[in-house]
Amino acid sequence: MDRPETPTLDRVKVPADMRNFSNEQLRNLADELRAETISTVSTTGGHLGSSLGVVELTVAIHAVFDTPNDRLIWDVGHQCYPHKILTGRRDRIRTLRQGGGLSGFTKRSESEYDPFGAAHSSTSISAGLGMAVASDLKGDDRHVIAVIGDGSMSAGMAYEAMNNAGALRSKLIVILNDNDMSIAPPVGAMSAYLSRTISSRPFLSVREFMAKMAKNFPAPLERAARRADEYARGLLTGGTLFEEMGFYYVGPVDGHNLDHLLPVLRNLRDSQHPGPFLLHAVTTKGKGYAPAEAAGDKYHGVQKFDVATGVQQKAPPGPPQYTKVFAQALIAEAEHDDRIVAINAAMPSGTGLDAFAKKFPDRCFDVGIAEQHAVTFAAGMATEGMKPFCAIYSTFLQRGYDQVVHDVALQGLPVRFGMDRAGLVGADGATHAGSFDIAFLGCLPNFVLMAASDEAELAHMVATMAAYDEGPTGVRYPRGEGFGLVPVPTRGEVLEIGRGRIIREGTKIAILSYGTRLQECLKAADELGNFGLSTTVADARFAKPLDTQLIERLAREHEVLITIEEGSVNGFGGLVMHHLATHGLLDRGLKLRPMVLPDIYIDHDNPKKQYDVARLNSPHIVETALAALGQEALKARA
Ligand SMILES: Cc1ncc(C[n+]2csc(CCOP(=O)(O)OP(=O)(O)O)c2C)c(N)n1
Ligand SMILES: CC(=O)[C@@H](O)[C@H](O)COP(=O)(O)O
Ligand SMILES: [Mg+2]
Repeated sequence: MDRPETPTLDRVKVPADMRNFSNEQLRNLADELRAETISTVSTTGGHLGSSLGVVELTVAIHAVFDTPNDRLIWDVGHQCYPHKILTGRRDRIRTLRQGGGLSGFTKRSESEYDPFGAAHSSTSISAGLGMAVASDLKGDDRHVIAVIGDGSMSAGMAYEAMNNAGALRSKLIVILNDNDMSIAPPVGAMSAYLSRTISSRPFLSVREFMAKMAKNFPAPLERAARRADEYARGLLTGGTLFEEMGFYYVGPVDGHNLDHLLPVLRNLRDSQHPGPFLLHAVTTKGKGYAPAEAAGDKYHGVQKFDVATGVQQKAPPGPPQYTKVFAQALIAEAEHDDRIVAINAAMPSGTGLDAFAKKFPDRCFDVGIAEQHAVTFAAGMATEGMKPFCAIYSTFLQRGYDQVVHDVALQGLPVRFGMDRAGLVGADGATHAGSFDIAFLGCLPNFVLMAASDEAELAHMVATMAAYDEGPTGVRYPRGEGFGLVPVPTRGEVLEIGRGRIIREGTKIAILSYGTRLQECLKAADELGNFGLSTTVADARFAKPLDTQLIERLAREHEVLITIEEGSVNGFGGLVMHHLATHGLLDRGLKLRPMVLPDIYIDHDNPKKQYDVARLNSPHIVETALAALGQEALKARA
């Protein structure tokens, strides 16, 4: 293949610039785009594998369809880096996932080429259908294309959307990007079904023959022949499921072969068939970069790396990761209690349950990207006396909230929730922040809720959950490492339910912390001490049931009571405020100051900076205390 003097990619500022390219030029473009993606992510880190898997699809879709008028939605959105490079953001692509830089997912506010924000999976078909129906109602002429992965096709929401799309017959094109990978190898019957599909030349000629025959038959026979065509597709390709849901199934096609992709996409674009269509594209996660293709996780999420070797930068050894502590503590409990089982929703490594599965393969369940099912599956297990631990990131538990309320809490079933990534999470940004679990669980009767203030506390809280069978429990803990200040027991000690602890005694100001802001509180107490302001610091440990004895004592014995949490308003601080108010403890002038995440969505950055934006670091605690006392001047004089 002749290489052009001027890199083809340099000639593409926006997709319109490539729409008169020849197939060969498009192939050159794809090669250069892949190289650019690898080079970029080697300096930024991020979701490399899925981006590499859709390079040709990205080129082909933007070449054939009139984006941004035609809407292109990327499901999960983590594979959008080639898309961003081609849609006017190449100059900023190396700011990916950094403060003030590009998001690691599609984002409406970032570009007209991002018609829908993503990051939680399996939303693309619903959103795309909404856009298609709205366009029909407005008389707008446009195509809507939703690209959804095989992993994301394991979520119920995708079927809700296909069920509706099949009935509405809107001009929607769903491209199933089947790389036979989720974050881990995919699980479930759908994955098995997809892998049964075949791609073969003979199949396509049979189908073309049937389609030609159908055209020559009188109407009733034509319908019969068309049904025969659909079943021919279904029998040979496994597309029957999609056909039965009202989709015109096309495929499987090689998702890396532009000579296959381009004519198929042009046919779909120009087809008179009302739709909806499902194009089944078979791809390879990590395609075109040997270290990614060879890796077990296909370089799903990588640190910065050396392009020549693929070796990723490793963080210097530090305190244990909360995720690892959770998994080790759960394993220690499971070794003593065979009723303990563990459930995750397509996040075995992210939750640390891959380690649990190695020890107890029959007691660990990856249910796919199906948080709703995970929760009620756990509830079912609890009815039979098992001790299910559902390890689901705080943000992804939002997906299963009604199941938590209706199937677990209302029935008082002893399901245990390990909510990893609680609080702000850094590079993944607002879509992945675990900001709301205290608020959305704290209002539920029957729940015991805990927040670990450090890695040792997490081990104790896992032991406490294992021992507590009277109803649902949850523990929240942040992304990343602990503090390394206290030894972490392999097996935790059971805590007294509803009891907090005083870390240091003072007299004028009390700071009651829920979660890992505790270290910031201790720093703040030191600084307040420099101003002669004696400060108590307490670790609440429980948001439900509250340690009302401790809270009432702090309220009675101090002039200022600050509560602080890595969560939104109406969480722990709200529960404390409600208790104090309803028990008359605010009637005597207590200066109560709840410190929570601000009422905004905090963009991606490193977590320290995010907590500066949130004003939840030690200087902000000091400022809050001084302001409550009307002593702001003290800070100025310091
Ligand atoms: C509701 C939800 N649960 C879990 C995740 C975490 N997650 C991000 S990508 C991914 C796997 C997606 O697999 P697939 O759709 O096949 O895309 P691929 O990475 O293979 O391109 C998962 C589980 C998520 N983003 N959203
Ligand atoms: C795209 C997605 O949702 C996951 O890959 C997520 O980014 C994982 O987050 P952690 O890196 O915190 O495990
Ligand atoms: Mg996949």
